Amino acid sequence: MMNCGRDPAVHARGLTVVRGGRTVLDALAFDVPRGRVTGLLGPSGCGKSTLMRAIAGTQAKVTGTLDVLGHPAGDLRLRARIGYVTQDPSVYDDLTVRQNLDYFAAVLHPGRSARGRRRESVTRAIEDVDLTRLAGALAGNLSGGQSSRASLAVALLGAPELLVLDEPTVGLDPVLRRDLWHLFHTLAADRGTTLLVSSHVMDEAERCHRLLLLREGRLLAGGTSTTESGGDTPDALRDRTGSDTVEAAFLHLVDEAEAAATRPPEPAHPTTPQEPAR
Ligand SMILES: Nc1ncnc2c1ncn2[C@@H]1O[C@H](COP(=O)(O)OP(=O)(O)OP(=O)(O)O)[C@@H](O)[C@H]1O
Repeated sequence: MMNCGRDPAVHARGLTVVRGGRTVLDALAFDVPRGRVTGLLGPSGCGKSTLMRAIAGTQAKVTGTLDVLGHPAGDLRLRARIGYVTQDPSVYDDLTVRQNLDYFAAVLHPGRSARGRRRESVTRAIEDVDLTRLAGALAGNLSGGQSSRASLAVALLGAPELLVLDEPTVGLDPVLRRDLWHLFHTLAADRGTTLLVSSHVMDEAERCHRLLLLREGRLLAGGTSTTESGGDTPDALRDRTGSDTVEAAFLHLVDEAEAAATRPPEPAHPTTPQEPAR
């Protein structure tokens, strides 16, 4: 199976993105392991969406190394292999849920001979996101959460190897949130799908196999400097920082980073007269 390769799904080194003259992602180095759920956590504005766009291949001014499923990000061969769901619903309001999926399935698998395959993948995707009851409803009449699940169904149509989901649980009630996390784990365990899921809600971190903690365009945890294997586990992060929760670990790492930033740099060569002679 293609998913079982030992190479990480995403391999980033020195990944930098400049937007409007500002360095929004600053020399990130990390790996995303295959077949696992990796959480990209960090406060609003820290660069999560920019990083996801870079991985999906839709972000301009990306420098450094960024390989996705063995190809440079943005490579045309990756199109059908990645499912990317942005924060904005990507379905047509004037079509029903099923009509939306039929339409996208036709783009993905065109031709009469693929009819059976299309029908099967549409039905499965609608079931996956638990919208079977609403399959005949106009997308424009769905709630925010239902509409984002319809967008997720579109992304699932092609059975992508990598799913990049930008804040998929925003605005969902606790039951739907739990169901969606259950779906993420099923996709990883049963279909070998790699998931990269962003969230600014720290308690969602506990549901991830691996974590990347981002703050102001830099990785506080999960980068290759802190772990060899691609992302910290929630347990490793709590242990390393002596914290009870990932949220406390995040705050600990923020304080540590700020203390390091305000500490005066050690002079490389003693040049001032006050320096003791060696
Ligand atoms: N054109 C631009 N010029 C300068 N800065 C920009 C530009 N576009 C985005 N930014 C900044 O880049 C940073 C990262 O934005 P991004 O949308 O990736 O953050 P995010 O973590 O996804 O936040 P949110 O969860 O609120 O969407 C933000 O601080 C934003 O203000």
